[in-house]
Amino acid sequence: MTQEMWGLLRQRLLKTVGQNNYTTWIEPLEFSKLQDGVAVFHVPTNFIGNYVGQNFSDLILYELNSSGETVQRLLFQVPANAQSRPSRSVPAQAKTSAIKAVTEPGQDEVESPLHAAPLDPRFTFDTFVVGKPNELAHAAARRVSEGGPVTFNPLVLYGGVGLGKTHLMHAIAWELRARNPELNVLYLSAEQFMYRFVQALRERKMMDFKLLFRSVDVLMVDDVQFIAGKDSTQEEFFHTFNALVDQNKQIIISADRAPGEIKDLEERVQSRLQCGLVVDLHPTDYELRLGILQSKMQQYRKTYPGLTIVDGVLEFLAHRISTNVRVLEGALTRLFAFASLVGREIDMDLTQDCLADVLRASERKITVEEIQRKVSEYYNIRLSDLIGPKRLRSYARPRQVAMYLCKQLTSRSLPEIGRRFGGRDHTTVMHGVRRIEELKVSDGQIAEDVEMLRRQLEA
Ligand SMILES: Nc1ncnc2c1ncn2[C@@H]1O[C@H](COP(=O)(O)OP(=O)(O)OP(=O)(O)O)[C@@H](O)[C@H]1O
Repeated sequence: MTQEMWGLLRQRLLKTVGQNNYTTWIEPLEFSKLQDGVAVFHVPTNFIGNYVGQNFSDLILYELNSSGETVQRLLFQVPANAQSRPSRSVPAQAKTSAIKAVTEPGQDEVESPLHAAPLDPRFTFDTFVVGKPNELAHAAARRVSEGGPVTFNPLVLYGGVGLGKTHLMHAIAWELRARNPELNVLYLSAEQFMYRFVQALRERKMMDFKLLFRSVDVLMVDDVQFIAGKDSTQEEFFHTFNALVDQNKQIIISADRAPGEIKDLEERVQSRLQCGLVVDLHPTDYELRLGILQSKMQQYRKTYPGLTIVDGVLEFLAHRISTNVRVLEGALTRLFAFASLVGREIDMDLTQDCLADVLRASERKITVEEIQRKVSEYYNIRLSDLIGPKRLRSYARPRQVAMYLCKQLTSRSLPEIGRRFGGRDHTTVMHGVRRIEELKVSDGQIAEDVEMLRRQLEA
């Protein structure tokens, strides 16, 4: 195959994968040679090689073969003069189901089934910020990453979008590999698991598939909720799971909710997942968000050494941006890029300008009902008593706290708040709000209650 042909093929790939994917993943591929059915590409980093191998290899193979070439396999190599990253590159598979991995640039291929996984070099324990909401998950991940005898199997990490599940799983894999390079650690998403399973069925390679998955030392499956409702994939997952547990091999799973709450996930799979240690990553709180921002800022300082950031900006972002760390990171990335473009320090004005859309989107929409519910739970009284007419002190004070929080945290007017509290007059609300303002200064307990509730509501 000539360079010109690769140029034409790339254009076809552009149409299929879209401009963004093309620019990020396909454009950096440099065709090197085609030899004995293996198409070799140079890639700038192993990470790109891994990713392309994992996600686009079938497509590239398909295009190559339909253009008249006979290509069985793709190989991604970082040229010897390029910088190497800690990850390994995964050449794509074609007709064979054994995965072959290339370890270092320029080295010979080694047969190492499933030894390679597309791990993000940024997702290590060093870069993971620990706070109250994720400390248990982190501790469990650390323990598993030490290797040694399997103490809990499986480890299930679950939590909402962008809270660090994938980050922790990759960190475990990096650590395990660093401690024991011989260990067969396989990380893959549940989607990839299904994809490989379907491919094996199609190509009548189920035996290979089973052998391959049962030969790993550590299996990590990300976003397991994906297989819910996919009956045969669940079944195969179940058997793989059992076979590995029987051999005392560690399994680590992530999901977006607790196993018992994944709809359409077979009960036997749910119960298997609950057999080990199930830990959740709670939504981030203010302190964790600030910690993450400070840690990211240290990293950005290296990329943008000239930039300064005014005191209070990180605090503002930690306060205003939602619990999703991905959004938080994106905001900071954009802020630094923007500030370096315009050559200004990062102050409040620049932040508000640059992140107007993000700030608007993540504006907290706390409702009066939410506040009432939280306050009644906090003081352990019934919601009907909080809202109702009783004037007992043990109801009246929590009611005033709730009114105060409604005034502070929602955009509701005093008459509206009054209406939601059993049709009270706006002057009653005003009185309640003022009373709490006074008590916050004179009564430490009330100040603490209000602060706790505010944090819980804003978390
Ligand atoms: N505690 C943390 N410290 C540092 N970075 C974090 C932390 N939590 C999350 N992140 C970062 O936030 C981003 C999203 O995290 P990750 O992809 O692990 O989320 P996830 O829980 O797997 O989300 P999803 O459900 O969307 O797959 C990543 O860039 C990750 O590095």
